[in-house]
Amino acid sequence: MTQTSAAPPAGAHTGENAAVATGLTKQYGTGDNAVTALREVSAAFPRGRFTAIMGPSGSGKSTFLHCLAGLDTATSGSVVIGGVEITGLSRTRLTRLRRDRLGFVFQSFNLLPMLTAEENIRLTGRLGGRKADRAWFDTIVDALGLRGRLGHRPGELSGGQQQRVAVARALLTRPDVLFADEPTGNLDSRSGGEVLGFLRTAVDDYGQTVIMVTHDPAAAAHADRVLFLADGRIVHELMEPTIDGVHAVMRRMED
Ligand SMILES: Nc1ncnc2c1ncn2[C@@H]1O[C@H](COP(=O)(O)OP(=O)(O)OP(=O)(O)O)[C@@H](O)[C@H]1O
Repeated sequence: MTQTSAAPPAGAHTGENAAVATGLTKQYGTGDNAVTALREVSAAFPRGRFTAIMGPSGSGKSTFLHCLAGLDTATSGSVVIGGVEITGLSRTRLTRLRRDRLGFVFQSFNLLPMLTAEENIRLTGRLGGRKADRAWFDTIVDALGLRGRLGHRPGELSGGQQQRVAVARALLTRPDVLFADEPTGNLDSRSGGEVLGFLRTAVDDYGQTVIMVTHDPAAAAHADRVLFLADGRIVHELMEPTIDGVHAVMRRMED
């Protein structure tokens, strides 16, 4: 990954932003098969804020999230997470940074079926992440309403409960950023609303930073702001979004 001439967003290397992307470009394939999924995308994600990323199918949302989170490597541009430039980190250091400083929640809950809810939640800590104290574990478990389910395996839990376990697991190490890719995509609206409500609480009450990709205007309305992608570029930013406001931007993008 090489630097581009794009100027880093303000505060790129200070503590005020949990994540900063500068001039991020991602090309898949080469020659006639080349697809440019991201085109010089720059954005800063302030600490303690909830950002949603929206846009039409194929606009580059997942690619953007994956490049920000060090799950994929951009073709050019840079990403700074918690003050650390991840561009050019060795695979080992990147893996450690992801494990210790980032949390992930995906559409499919990605829990280990043979482990109980409690064992799944504690897994990241056992693998070497930041040590979680008992009080923080209790706070998350109670806030997510999982106290009575800790001994159950994923197969004995509803989808909403499984996703709440995944959120607890992601937050246990108090990550610099919690990345969520369509976290409510497999949930009914009530369970999805509970998960989103808790992500909001994690930001408001615990100072966490959340970056979430979603198709759903109701989900995006839980965020502090929405970034809209189209054809690999950020084309609009909406602060304090409402469901109607998100719909209005999406309609304008379709025109
Ligand atoms: N591994 C890959 N190889 C080749 N092209 C890819 C790959 N992953 C994504 N793309 C292409 O990059 C573009 C952006 O894809 P991406 O998955 O980031 O979009 P998205 O906005 O998340 O879409 P969706 O909402 O459908 O999940 C698309 O044209 C897609 O086909």
